Amino acid sequence: MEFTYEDLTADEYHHRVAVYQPLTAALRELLDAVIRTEVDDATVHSATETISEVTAALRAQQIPGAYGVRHTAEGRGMAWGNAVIGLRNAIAPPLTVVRGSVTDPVVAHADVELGAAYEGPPGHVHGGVVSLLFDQVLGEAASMTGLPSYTGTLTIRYLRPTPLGPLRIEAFTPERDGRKTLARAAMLVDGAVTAEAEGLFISPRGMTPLHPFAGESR
Ligand SMILES: CCCCCCCCCCCC(=O)SCCNC(=O)CCNC(=O)[C@H](O)C(C)(C)COP(=O)(O)OP(=O)(O)OC[C@H]1O[C@@H](n2cnc3c(N)ncnc32)[C@H](O)[C@@H]1OP(=O)(O)O
Repeated sequence: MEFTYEDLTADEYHHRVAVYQPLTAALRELLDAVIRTEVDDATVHSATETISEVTAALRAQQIPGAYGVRHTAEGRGMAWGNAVIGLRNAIAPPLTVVRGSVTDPVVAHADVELGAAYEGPPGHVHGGVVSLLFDQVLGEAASMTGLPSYTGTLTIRYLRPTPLGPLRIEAFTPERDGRKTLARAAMLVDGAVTAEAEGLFISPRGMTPLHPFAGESR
């Protein structure tokens, strides 16, 4: 598992954000539209053809595999394929994780609005999606020292169904012991907790610290 350094100027970085963020947002809109549309069959067939043409145009030049986790010389993270925060991943809600300091009571939090694409029980968030979001926020909270930490264990307590719509996740790290970090988080809707998570996050042996985390994830 290797992180990739990409030698980008700040201008080129911002240029890429400006090019790809709207593309991903448009695709996210498309996902929602496909789930909720009630147009006639002919319109669906026509839309299918148009989408295939767009896919073929984008496939004209591709990287061979996944995007990877890249970072620039200035320490800007570019986890743009990430399933939760990826700037180029329409499956990602996307979540923007706001990181404070390891000494703050809440070391990382995220506000997000989940729509039809994240449904499990009727009108409510899929349990796996709840777990997915927790995993990312807890992982980032555990990695805030700059040493990337991966999920060793993750336990979720689903207290009540989480309705689709706006929600907040707050994470903290009560214990750090060498490469191991215990992290906990709560999911809140209108200030009420719908789910809680606890995980042990471990920095693999020999891992070197990346740029210390601060601000928001990308
Ligand atoms: C821009 C950049 C962003 C980087 C920001 C990163 C944010 C990521 C957010 C997403 C989070 C993910 O989804 S991460 C992806 C999901 N997770 C994974 O794929 C992890 C797969 N597992 C592994 O890679 C490995 O098993 C590790 C890294 C977890 C541990 O391997 P290791 O480093 O060789 O561990 P090892 O030396 O044997 O053990 C060290 C200590 O941890 C304990 N330990 C080891 N594994 C476990 C375990 N699963 N559960 C409990 N405890 C464990 C051992 O007992 C030992 O305790 P003691 O004897 O010292 O007491």
